[in-house]
Amino acid sequence: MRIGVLCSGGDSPGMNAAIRGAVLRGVEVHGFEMVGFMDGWRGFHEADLVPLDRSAVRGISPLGGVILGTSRVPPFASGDGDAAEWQAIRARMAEYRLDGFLLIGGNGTQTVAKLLTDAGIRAIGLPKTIDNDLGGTDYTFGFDTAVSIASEAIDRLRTTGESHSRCMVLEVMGRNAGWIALHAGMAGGAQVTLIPEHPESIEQISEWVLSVRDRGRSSLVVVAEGFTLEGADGEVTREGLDGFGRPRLGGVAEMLAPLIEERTGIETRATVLGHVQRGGSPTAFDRVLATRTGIAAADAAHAGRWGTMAGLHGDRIDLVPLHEAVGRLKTVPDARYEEVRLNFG
Ligand SMILES: Nc1ncnc2c1ncn2[C@@H]1O[C@H](COP(=O)(O)OP(=O)(O)OP(=O)(O)O)[C@@H](O)[C@H]1O
Ligand SMILES: O=P(O)(O)OC[C@H]1O[C@](O)(CO)[C@@H](O)[C@@H]1O
Ligand SMILES: [Mg+2]
Repeated sequence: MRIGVLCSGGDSPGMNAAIRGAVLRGVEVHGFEMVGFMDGWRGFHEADLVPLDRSAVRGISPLGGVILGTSRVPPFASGDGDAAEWQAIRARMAEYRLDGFLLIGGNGTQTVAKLLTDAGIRAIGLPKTIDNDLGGTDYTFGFDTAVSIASEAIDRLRTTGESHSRCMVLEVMGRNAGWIALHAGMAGGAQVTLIPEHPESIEQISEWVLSVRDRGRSSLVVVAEGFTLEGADGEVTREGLDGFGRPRLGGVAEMLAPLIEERTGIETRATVLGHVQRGGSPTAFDRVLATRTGIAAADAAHAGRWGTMAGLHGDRIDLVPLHEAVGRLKTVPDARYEEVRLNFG
């Protein structure tokens, strides 16, 4: 069997460990031939592929980024693809002698895996994304690393903020889900954690910041990039579109800081963590999760369990049908927000 590995979406710590797990199991145990496409669908469209064998994956688990590169280049020029585009994919697969795909990515990538499956093309999903917004799995690899980096940023901002009696606002990623903010905010004891799932008013946020000052402390506010103020008309976005033509989120901390300062009289500074939270070496948790996911995906291919995704459930990696993983964003449930809210103000 000849399997193509392809990564799409943003990079996520643990992708290398996932490739290594899949190759060690796939090539060494199941006797697959494996190839990797460079920069996601760009490599597939342009015949830019490399062999994946034991030597290609030696020592890569601790490395950040991904050896194959990743991109938001779509499989089709538009939407779900027309007949000619589907034909082009099949023709390329025949040219590469591919029997199936392992697709490493988040909700967007797994949506493509499902489209392929629905069209009769063999695909198995490996869930990665720092956003943790994918159904069918308890956690996606990369999330734990992003949360660790964001928590460390909170700890550091807190000491400088306290020294100057300033309110510090930290913006983290996560797109339209508040998971990174929620976990980092709880780990770092943030006095306010703002997530897309729960719009709040600037009056309420300022009240929390003032009540923290009244207790003799300085506020640390964590805000997810997709957060919106109550009644606002959509998220704060930066100029330009991403590789898939969507607006780039970002800038909400810089929007909030002057509003908080104006209402509280407390000097307020904004920090945007940005791609720092996606870079560098994965945590041990992410390496283990990613390696096990890769192994499970290779086993799934061997067993003919196409159309599934290798998701974490408790301590087990299960194969879940792709339709259970995609279609709906996995957002923060109310009960989880109530827990972190205990620390507000
Ligand atoms: N509905 C769709 N139809 C066709 N292609 C899609 C669709 N959704 C996503 N894609 C393709 O999959 C790519 C990856 O999706 P996306 O950019 O949402 O990242 P992701 O896989 O969710 O990972 P992350 O959220 O970590 O960046 C997109 O850039 C696009 O090329
Ligand atoms: O690196 P890019 O293309 O700007 O994408 C940033 C986006 O990717 C993610 O890091 C992962 O989906 C989001 O949290 C963020 O909005
Ligand atoms: Mg995504």
